[in-house]
Amino acid sequence: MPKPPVTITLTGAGGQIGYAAMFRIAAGDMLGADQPVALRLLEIPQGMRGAEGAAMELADCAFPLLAGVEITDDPNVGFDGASVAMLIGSRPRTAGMERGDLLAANGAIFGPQGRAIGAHAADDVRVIVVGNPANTNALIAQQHAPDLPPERFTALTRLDHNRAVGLLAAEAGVAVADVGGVTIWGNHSATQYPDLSHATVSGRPALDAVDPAWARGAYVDRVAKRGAEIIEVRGGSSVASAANAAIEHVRDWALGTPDGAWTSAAVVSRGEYGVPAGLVSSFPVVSRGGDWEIVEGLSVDEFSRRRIDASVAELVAERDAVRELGLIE
Ligand SMILES: NC(=O)c1ccc[n+]([C@@H]2O[C@H](COP(=O)([O-])OP(=O)(O)OC[C@H]3O[C@@H](n4cnc5c(N)ncnc54)[C@H](O)[C@@H]3O)[C@@H](O)[C@H]2O)c1
Ligand SMILES: O=C(O)C[C@H](O)C(=O)O
Repeated sequence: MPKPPVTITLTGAGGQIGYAAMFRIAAGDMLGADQPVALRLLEIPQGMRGAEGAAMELADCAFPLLAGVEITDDPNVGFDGASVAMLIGSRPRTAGMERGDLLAANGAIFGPQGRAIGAHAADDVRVIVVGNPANTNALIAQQHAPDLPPERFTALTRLDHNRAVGLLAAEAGVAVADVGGVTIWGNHSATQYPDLSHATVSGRPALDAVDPAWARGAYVDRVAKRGAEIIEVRGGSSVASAANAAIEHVRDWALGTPDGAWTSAAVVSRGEYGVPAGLVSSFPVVSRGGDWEIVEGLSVDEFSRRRIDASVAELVAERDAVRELGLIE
């Protein structure tokens, strides 16, 4: 008997990351080769044609797992019965825009979307925010869905995690499969802290395999600013790698992380590692039984503490700014 389809809502489905993600989702890369999916493409009126064109191409792929595609510009329709909500569409920063303006513009998107998720999505919906500023957008959405458990809301730092793994493997001259124990802490921004304190390369401590000064200097900067580096070289922000990371985040959340391995995700803090409760911050996580669990008990030395605190301070400032704007309580 085939499984019933799972409803997956993608916002910003007429944009680039939505386009890069939806074909892989429909092909079974996210929820598995035996799991039919029904896609809901949520856009704003200006993005509807892009979403319609993408839906035509989905039909032309004749994916056996694709149980249906609906396109809408109404969040109440878009999130109805959704088990996975991938919030990709957001208001990008434009020239001359202040940080407060950006947060306000995104509050106007993620507040109503959070409310619609709370009212219409499945009780066990998994929400992943990709649209920047991702952590604080996730916080805004979560605060507008008070009847859902906070842990249903997350933000994407898997892209940073994958970048950190890839760059470490390249430096150490090993395959990515030989790297483990990397953590991204904090915000998806230039303050994030890619931490190699507990990382391993072919089973040895990473800090024995690469120059520790590089690991805590140029490496941290390179990972944290990789998004800007991509924009400079490509002439546009990361698309396929962001879509891939979002797919891996949902896949691991729903199906579990491999035994003995952790990854990174921005989840709602309950005060772990001194991160104020309620912030959506990146942590080392495993997924067990369909839920993210923060890996606890890792030692944090003085250098790591300072870096984590700096990124968390930025999250606190963003939270306080959206509070002042009346976007959250
Ligand atoms: N967290 C990460 O790792 C990461 C990585 C890369 C990009 N991003 C962010 O992802 C976002 C999307 O990037 P992109 O390249 O796909 O951008 P894009 O401009 O190509 O597409 C964005 C789409 O969102 C739509 N949109 C805007 N407001 C919406 C709303 N209220 N509801 C539904 N749709 C809406 C737009 O019409 C557009 O089609 C950006 O904010 C980008 O900064 C995050
Ligand atoms: O869109 C951006 O500003 C960059 C993006 O968040 C990235 O990390 O690639």
